[in-house]
Amino acid sequence: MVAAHHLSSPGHVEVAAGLVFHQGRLLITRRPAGTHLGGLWEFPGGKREPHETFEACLQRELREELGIEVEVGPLWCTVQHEYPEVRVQIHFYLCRWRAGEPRALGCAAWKWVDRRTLRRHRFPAADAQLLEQLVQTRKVWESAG
Ligand SMILES: Nc1nc2c([nH]c(=O)n2[C@H]2C[C@H](O)[C@@H](COP(=O)(O)OP(=O)(O)OP(=O)(O)O)O2)c(=O)[nH]1
Ligand SMILES: [Mg+2]
Repeated sequence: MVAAHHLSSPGHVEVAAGLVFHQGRLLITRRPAGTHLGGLWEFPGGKREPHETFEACLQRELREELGIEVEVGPLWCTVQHEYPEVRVQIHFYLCRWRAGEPRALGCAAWKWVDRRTLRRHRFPAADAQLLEQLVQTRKVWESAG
């Protein structure tokens, strides 16, 4: 009972986010002003709907936010973070861009970054360790994608 209540409580959200690589670059998006963490850069994605897998959630969110199609690959890491407003559990998946020029449909902006320029952007606190790992893991940037 406690666990079930926990998962369905309004203060807790489960999120899938994509590390979308293409030709050695990574796709980042900017959260719309006026939303939770508005104006910060992030890895595109969003809240999982009931009965949806994380992979399906991610494909849906990337269509909604950017109009792109991706191949969802392995889970890179799962992060838990407690913001004053909400407790998030985010599953970050390695993805490859497949089709569709990105469009800012559900985000304020988007851009492709490389290993050196990623860290020039401000991200939510939950992403801090992941950013460090990505910058240090040269190999992940070199895959053909
Ligand atoms: N997508 C994404 N969300 C992140 C990252 N880092 C981080 O703290 N978050 C937080 C921000 C939000 O509180 C939550 C994601 O939910 P969201 O607001 O994007 O959800 P959504 O796309 O379904 O948006 P909405 O339809 O509910 O407006 O996770 C990240 O790198 N990517
Ligand atoms: Mg989102």
